[in-house]
Amino acid sequence: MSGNFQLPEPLSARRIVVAMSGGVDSSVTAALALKSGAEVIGVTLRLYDHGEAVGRKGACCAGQDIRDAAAVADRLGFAHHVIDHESAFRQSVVEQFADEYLAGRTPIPCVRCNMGPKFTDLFAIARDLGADCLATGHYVRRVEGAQGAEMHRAIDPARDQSYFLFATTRAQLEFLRFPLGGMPKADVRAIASSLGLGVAAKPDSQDICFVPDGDYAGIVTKVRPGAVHEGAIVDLEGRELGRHRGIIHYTVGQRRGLEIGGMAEPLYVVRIDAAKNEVIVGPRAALAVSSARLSGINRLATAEEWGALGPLTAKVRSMAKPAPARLDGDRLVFDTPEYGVSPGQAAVLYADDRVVAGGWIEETASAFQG
Ligand SMILES: Nc1ncnc2c1ncn2[C@@H]1O[C@H](COP(=O)(O)OP(=O)(O)OP(=O)(O)O)[C@@H](O)[C@H]1O
Repeated sequence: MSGNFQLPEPLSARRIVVAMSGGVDSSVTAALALKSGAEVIGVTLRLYDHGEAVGRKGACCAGQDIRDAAAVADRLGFAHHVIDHESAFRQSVVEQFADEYLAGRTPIPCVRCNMGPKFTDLFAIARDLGADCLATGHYVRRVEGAQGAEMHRAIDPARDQSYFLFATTRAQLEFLRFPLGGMPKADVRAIASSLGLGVAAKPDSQDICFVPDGDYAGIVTKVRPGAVHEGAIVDLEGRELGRHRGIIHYTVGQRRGLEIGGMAEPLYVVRIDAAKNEVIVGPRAALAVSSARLSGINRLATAEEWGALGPLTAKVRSMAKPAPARLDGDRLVFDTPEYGVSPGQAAVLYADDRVVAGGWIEETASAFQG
């Protein structure tokens, strides 16, 4: 293999399975794995048949991406397998995504995908192939701590994907490698060009891979036809202020697109009541939340470490600023009221740069005294 670059961190393994999506990140991950001297086997999961199941052409994990991954394997000289996962992906990710919206929640399918097809299944495949580890192109760092592997934010804050990986178990983390977590994206592209990889300038994947044009409502209606109904937009006292086109078009904290004019102050979506098919709106102050109940809590710090972690911060949306908080049983308690906390999103707790726990937001306790 030509190309003059340094390994960001040692990858001491004899055989590495690399999860390849056909993009520049996982291609460079494979190149780094090869450079470390290991035998590399690339695996690509075909997640859906583009243009068919969810009505989008040219999205990731489909035709062109599979050809790109195969071309990289061919150029660098390692084996590459494509495994059909369409029905598993559709069931565990796409349908769940639609059902979450219909339940009035705001889902994050990327986490479900990481937990389901990507990790659980790729793990089984990697073990079957006799690999010592599974490497992916995620931007997150795996740090060897005193009590085992730890997950830390990527050094490039704009690229950090730790929020989406909170559900990775400690056992999975032991087997995973993320060689890009310590690198800026520019270096990743430079390595790809130095190796003459066709994907060097391939654009980054945007948004949710099966909804690249942003039309998530279109996916919901395709997956669950006839399930979306118009209904009432009501204020905090239950008075109807207008009509909505279906609760799936709304998310907690949303202000735009409510189409209710003539109000003295701007109104925001405060809650979505799926049972009543209602969108409840109120002033910004009504978005203030003092705590949230979490489900599916995954702790990445041991019980022994927990007491000595120091102050924690929680991120309640992928783009949110981490806010001081603590975990009390299954309740995430904010030091000061937090805004725009939506059921269905993840709450991820950090001690400095380390991910120490995370869970799904189920319900919130209002801090509003209106
Ligand atoms: N269909 C797939 N098959 C195998 N691995 C995948 C697949 N999709 C994603 N991955 C793995 O998960 C990582 C993160 O995926 P994500 O979609 O967040 O990143 P990306 O920016 O699209 O990465 P890339 O540039 O490698 O496409 C990828 O780098 C790859 O290792």
